[in-house]
Amino acid sequence: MSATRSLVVASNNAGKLREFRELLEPLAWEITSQADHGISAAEETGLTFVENALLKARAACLGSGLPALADDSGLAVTALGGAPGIYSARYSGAQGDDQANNDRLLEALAEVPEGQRGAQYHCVLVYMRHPEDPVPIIVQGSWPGEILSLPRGEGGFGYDPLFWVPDQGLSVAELSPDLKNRISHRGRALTALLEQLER
Ligand SMILES: O=P(O)(O)OP(=O)(O)OP(=O)(O)OC[C@H]1O[C@@H](n2cnc3c(O)ncnc32)[C@H](O)[C@@H]1O
Ligand SMILES: [Mg+2]
Repeated sequence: MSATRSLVVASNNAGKLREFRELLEPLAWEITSQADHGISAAEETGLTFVENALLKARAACLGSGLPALADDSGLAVTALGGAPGIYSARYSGAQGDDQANNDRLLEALAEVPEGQRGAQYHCVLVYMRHPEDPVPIIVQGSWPGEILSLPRGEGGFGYDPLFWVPDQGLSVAELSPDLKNRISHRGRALTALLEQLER
């Protein structure tokens, strides 16, 4: 990819925005956030990551006149029947309070022993060229791990201090940003998206 391409990222999450910048700016994408265009958060009324990502992308396309990239993502814990899932950002009741969400997760799993604390991060990305784009690109990435009993590490955001990556022997909050970007649910989904865009 040589020419610069402009993209609005349809997110208000500083952690996601940082990761998209790290991943896309080296590939000559010019990134703005929806806040840069004065676009407020879309209501996430869908029942799937896919529906919510489409809603976010369409609102950002409408408000910016640019192609939009939306990410709807979350944590699915097997022992909790897939919760918090699409409600990951508002699990504690308050919107986007990482500390409160992590506290609620530890409480919900207090009686669940090691070996039964499996979980997956999921990320759905939607790339929409314009608000009426009839064929937005939709991709997804998942990342398996386990939920710790105590937080570890300072990096990342959201549930990262509680998400243990067995292959690495570290929590996500202990991984370097580069490594997280290479192997995460978001990194995997973005690789799939870039492959489709290059076709
Ligand atoms: O909707 P936007 O504005 O993008 O921001 P958000 O934080 O509300 O994002 P989501 O609706 O997609 O909710 C996803 C939640 O899942 C969690 N999450 C997603 N990806 C994560 C990651 O890489 N590391 C840690 N937590 C993550 C985190 O708590 C997010 O708030
Ligand atoms: Mg959200």
